[in-house]
Amino acid sequence: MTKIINVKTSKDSYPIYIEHGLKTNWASYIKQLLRGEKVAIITDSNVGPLYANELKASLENLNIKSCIFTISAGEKSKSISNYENLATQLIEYNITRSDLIIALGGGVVGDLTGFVASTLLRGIDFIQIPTSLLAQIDSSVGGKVAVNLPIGKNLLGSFYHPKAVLIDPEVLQTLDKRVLSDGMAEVIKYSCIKNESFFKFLEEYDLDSISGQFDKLISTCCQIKADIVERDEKENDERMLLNFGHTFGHVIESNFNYEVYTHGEAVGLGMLYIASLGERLGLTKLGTSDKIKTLMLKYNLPIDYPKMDIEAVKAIISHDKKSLGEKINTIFIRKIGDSFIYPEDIDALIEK
Ligand SMILES: NC(=O)c1ccc[n+]([C@@H]2O[C@H](COP(=O)([O-])OP(=O)(O)OC[C@H]3O[C@@H](n4cnc5c(N)ncnc54)[C@H](O)[C@@H]3O)[C@@H](O)[C@H]2O)c1
Ligand SMILES: O=C(O)C(=O)C[C@@H](O)[C@H](O)[C@H](O)COP(=O)(O)O
Ligand SMILES: [Zn+2]
Repeated sequence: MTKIINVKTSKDSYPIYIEHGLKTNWASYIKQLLRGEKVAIITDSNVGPLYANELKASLENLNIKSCIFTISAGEKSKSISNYENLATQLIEYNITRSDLIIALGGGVVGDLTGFVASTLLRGIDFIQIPTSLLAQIDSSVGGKVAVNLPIGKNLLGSFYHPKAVLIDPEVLQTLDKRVLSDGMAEVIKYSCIKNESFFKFLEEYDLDSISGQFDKLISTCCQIKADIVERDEKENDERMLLNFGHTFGHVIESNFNYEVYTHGEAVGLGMLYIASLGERLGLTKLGTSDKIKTLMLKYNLPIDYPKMDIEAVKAIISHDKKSLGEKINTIFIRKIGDSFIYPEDIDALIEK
């Protein structure tokens, strides 16, 4: 059975379809949304060989022309140079405003493709086909698209929603364990900011046994995110809560040049850091960080905060999109499931 979650935006709305085996129907969903003649499939070097040829063949069966564009797998591909290369290749492919771009892959493919789609010819329709757990529960929904700059993470981007999100949980079977853990960090994030009973549910499983619960994870997380995005599409207020753990998460990713920690691993460490700090500041119920740590260990996530140069940390934090100058809108939790925004001095965040 197909589960459908609608995301209402200021201008429009779009469906998230969640269904086992949906991949056999990807092409027909694409056909329904295609206004022009052709499709560009953007994927990466891991996902492409697994799923892109199949998609291209089923589009051909429906007489739809398509071409596959492949980037190297990994965070470093979310770059200005790949943005330029892809944009140029798509123009060489004679893409038009009525054609359709497909992001087939994890969050890196989704963010980069979405940003290209939002800017090329001033906007081309795109569809998200997320293939990692993280992309199925977070990055494919909500319209944040971006590339990294050498000076920091996601600094060049826009809000640009897909026309649809097509989720087939079965593609998660080909994921590496580490990529699965990575996604679990963002799942834990949702439970920490909004839903204590979901946190308790996650406590009953571990990285191996949770695979039987993917449908629940995907629909719970997508629903939480859709609700928040509907209330605050452009992150003026409540949407900032989705950034729990990200201020220090982005610092960790970027400080280690995206080579040591994945996004989810870094966000997990960022959540632990803020939960412990919140306890020391009297903002967070004592014992909360231990609960998060125990859950992270169940899902094979790292828990040791890395040593970093304080000046480097301050420099990276100063570029955070939640910065207010000397202060930064920081996401704390009072207790599991209850989060809030607190403007804190950057120095206090780092030194305490
Ligand atoms: N836009 C948003 O709202 C949002 C939200 C969260 C994260 N993000 C971004 O998402 C990115 C992280 O996403 P990610 O964790 O998916 O990373 P990713 O895209 O690098 O994917 C992780 C790895 O899994 C591989 N992979 C993906 N699907 C696969 C499958 N089905 N089978 C086998 N291998 C597969 C990829 O090739 C890659 O090697 C970061 O850049 C982060 O900033 C964006
Ligand atoms: O959708 C959102 O809003 C989020 O904050 C989700 C985050 O998980 C995601 O990593 C996002 O890309 C972070 O955005 P940024 O604005 O901090 O770059
Ligand atoms: Zn994130």
